[in-house]
Amino acid sequence: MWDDLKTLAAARDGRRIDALFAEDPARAASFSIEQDGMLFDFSKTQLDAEFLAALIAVAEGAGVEARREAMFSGAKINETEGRAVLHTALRNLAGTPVEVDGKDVMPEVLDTLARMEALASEIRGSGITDVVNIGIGGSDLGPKMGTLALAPYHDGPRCHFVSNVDGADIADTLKRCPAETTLFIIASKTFTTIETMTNARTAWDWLEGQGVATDGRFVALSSNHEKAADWGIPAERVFGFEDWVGGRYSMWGPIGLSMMIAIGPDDFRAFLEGGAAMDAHFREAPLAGNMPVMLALVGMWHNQVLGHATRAVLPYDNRLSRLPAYLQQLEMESNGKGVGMDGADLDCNSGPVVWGEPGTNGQHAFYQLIHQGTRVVPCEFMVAARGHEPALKHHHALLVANCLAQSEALMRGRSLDEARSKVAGQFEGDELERQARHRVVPGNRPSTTLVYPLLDPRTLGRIVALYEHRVFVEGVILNINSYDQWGVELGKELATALGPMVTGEQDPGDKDGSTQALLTFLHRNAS
Ligand SMILES: O=P(O)(O)OC[C@H]1O[C@](O)(CO)[C@@H](O)[C@@H]1O
Repeated sequence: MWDDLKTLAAARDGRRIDALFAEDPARAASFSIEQDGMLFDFSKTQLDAEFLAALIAVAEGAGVEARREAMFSGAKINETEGRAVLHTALRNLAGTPVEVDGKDVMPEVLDTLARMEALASEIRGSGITDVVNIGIGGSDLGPKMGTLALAPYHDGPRCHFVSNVDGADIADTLKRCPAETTLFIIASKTFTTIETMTNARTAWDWLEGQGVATDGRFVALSSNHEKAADWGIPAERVFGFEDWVGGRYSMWGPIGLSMMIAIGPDDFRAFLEGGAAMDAHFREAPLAGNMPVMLALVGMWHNQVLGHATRAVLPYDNRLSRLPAYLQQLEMESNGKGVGMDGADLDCNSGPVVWGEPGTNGQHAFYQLIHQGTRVVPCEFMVAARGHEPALKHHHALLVANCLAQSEALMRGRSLDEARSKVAGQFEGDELERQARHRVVPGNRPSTTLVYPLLDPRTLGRIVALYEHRVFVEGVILNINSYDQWGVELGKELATALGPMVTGEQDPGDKDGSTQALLTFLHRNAS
């Protein structure tokens, strides 16, 4: 399927993006999607009408539409784990029935939401000053990213996020928390994750050590009610969710509690409404005008067709500074798979490496490579039409100007002639030529730009759901299971086995030479 597109692309090799604009002055309109005040512009890519048609045919051929319906209607599309994939139900505020194994899941979803809202309101109205969410991966990245993104709406207690098993994380956090007025949220779908359970125990011991009663100071967010009860959390303080909510898709439900406490139940509902609005668009819009579908197809064009191994997510929105990290899990844990649903090796690249930093900071760090390095890095810019600081409009204008300048620079570059005229007054002869060559920027580097009105709760919901559905579409086309993560298991097993070797309780005799040497060195330098 990719071979035809690769052949087509090879035949057009060398054709420049700026030439496409010269050929078709209305290109910006044809290669973009505007939906409910949000614009996804993919005109600064090498895509033309023929490529686009071929990509849409790929999506049709892969059965994206049928699979999409299967997901929304509760079919068990997570085939390796035999589970439905229904994070969309968590934001189905209308409560339209969604059945799993013949049972409507919505009454329980809405009941849990109401319980969360009651607790959030109680905590916001109590003397609790600090909330510490202890979780990792999907039980950390979503609420952490969202709480920062929605800082202008944050009117509840301070929120902290502890994830790393490195004791530095919890130690540094606890220093900032008054023991008498701090609440801990243990967020773990399985309630077995070693990092989270170790940090939770340390928090419990700390509270006791400070002479503060632990009663009412711990809340659990988990699918594993039994383990939460064993841990000593009373049932009314446990907020459950079903196995059809994947960890990295879970910020819409109980895992979002810290964010709800921060911004309040009403704004959290607005976030859910935003997600639901994107669901409706994704479910109903034809493929060619469907934002998540086109975001996916543009990404696959760059990765699976043109072979660009990474993509940079570059939000020109400082409050989205954790979005790249959030998307790393969402995209790489979902689509970083080497075998298809049928167990056969993929015959193309799996999902790309996703990375990024907010602009303009990144410009002063790694953009040099993006502009002049030998590898092409497709860039995904994001920017709000307006900011939350009316008194600082000049900052926002500079931010937007920088965002647009970068995509323009990537596309047009600077030719040798232009570079020569830049330095003509300073150098002559061979030195002029040498200096000019250093200033050439090849250009013809693809980027997309997502423009949204304002980073408010509803818009954040739309953005997160947009990326979730992009991952879904890419997964369907690759025919992989985007909803398991077996690749992370081996490292966990080996870490468990290595624990007693690190403490010196067990001899590392059967380990490879490198691991043995590292252990020896660590032991020698540990005291
Ligand atoms: O919520 P849990 O069960 O603690 O898991 C945390 C994270 O660990 C993973 O399973 C990967 O190890 C993620 O998928 C998940 O988000």
